[in-house]
Amino acid sequence: MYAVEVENLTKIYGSGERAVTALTGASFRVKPGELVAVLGPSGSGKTTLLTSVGLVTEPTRGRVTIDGLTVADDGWLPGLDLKRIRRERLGFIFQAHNLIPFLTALENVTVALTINGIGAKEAKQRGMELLESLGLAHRHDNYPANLSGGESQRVAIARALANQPKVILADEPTAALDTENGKNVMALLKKLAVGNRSAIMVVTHDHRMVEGFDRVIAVRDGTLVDGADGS
Ligand SMILES: Nc1ncnc2c1ncn2[C@@H]1O[C@H](COP(=O)(O)OP(=O)(O)OP(=O)(O)O)[C@@H](O)[C@H]1O
Repeated sequence: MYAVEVENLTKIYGSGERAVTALTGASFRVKPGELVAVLGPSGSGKTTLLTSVGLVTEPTRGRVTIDGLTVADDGWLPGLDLKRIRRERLGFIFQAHNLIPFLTALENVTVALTINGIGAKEAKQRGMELLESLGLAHRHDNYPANLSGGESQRVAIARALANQPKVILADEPTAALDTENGKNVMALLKKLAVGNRSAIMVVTHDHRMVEGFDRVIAVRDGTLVDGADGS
C-alpha cells in the first residue's frame, strides 16, 4: 500500500475573475520509507501540494488517499474527522519550527502525545526517548530561546514523530540552517524514513540538500513535470 496517493489533484483558489489555479491534474504516489523532495519555483504550487496532503487545503478536484484512507474525492469526503486524521496519521515540520516558547524542549514533544490521549508518565518517557535518538536528551529542560537553530529543528522533528505518523510533511526544514546543520537534519529525516517506514515529503528550494532524497518531484506552474511516480 502507498503512504500517499494523489490522483488528478486540481486546486483553484477563489472564484470568478479572482480565481487562481494553483495545481492542475497532479498525480503522484509515495511509498512507506521514501524520502521525496518537492522542488519548483516560487508560486509553482509546492505548498498547495503539501497542504492538500496535510488535510489543510481542500482540493477542488481529484482524490487524496493517506495510508489507504481516501480523504478527498472532488472535495473532502463527508463525515471525516480531519483534525483527528491529521493528528494520528500526519506529522508536520516547518521552516520556523514553531516551538511553543513557554514550554521546554521535552514539553514541546510531549504536548503532541498528550493531545492524543497518552498519559503524562508515558508521554514523558517517549518524549525523552525521542530526544535521546536525536541527540538532544541533555537539552530536554531548555526553553526554545536557549536552543540553537539546529537543536530547535531537531526538537520540531521529535515532535512531528511523537505519534509515529505514517506521513511526515516538511516545508523548507533546512532553510534556516547552515549547510552542516541542514545536512544533519536531512540525514536524520532519511534515517527516520527508513527506520520508521514513514513517507516523508519535503518542500525545498535548497539544492544543497537534493542528493539526500530518494526522488525529486518537480513542479512548474501547477503541473508535476517530473518524478511523480517512483514505482
Ligand atoms: N490562499 C490562497 N488564495 C489565493 N491564491 C493562493 C492562495 N495560496 C496560494 N495561492 C496562489 O496559488 C499559486 C501557488 O501557490 P503555492 O503557495 O502553492 O506555491 P509555492 O510553490 O509553494 O510558492 P513559494 O515557493 O513561493 O512558497 C500562487 O499563484 C499563489 O499566489
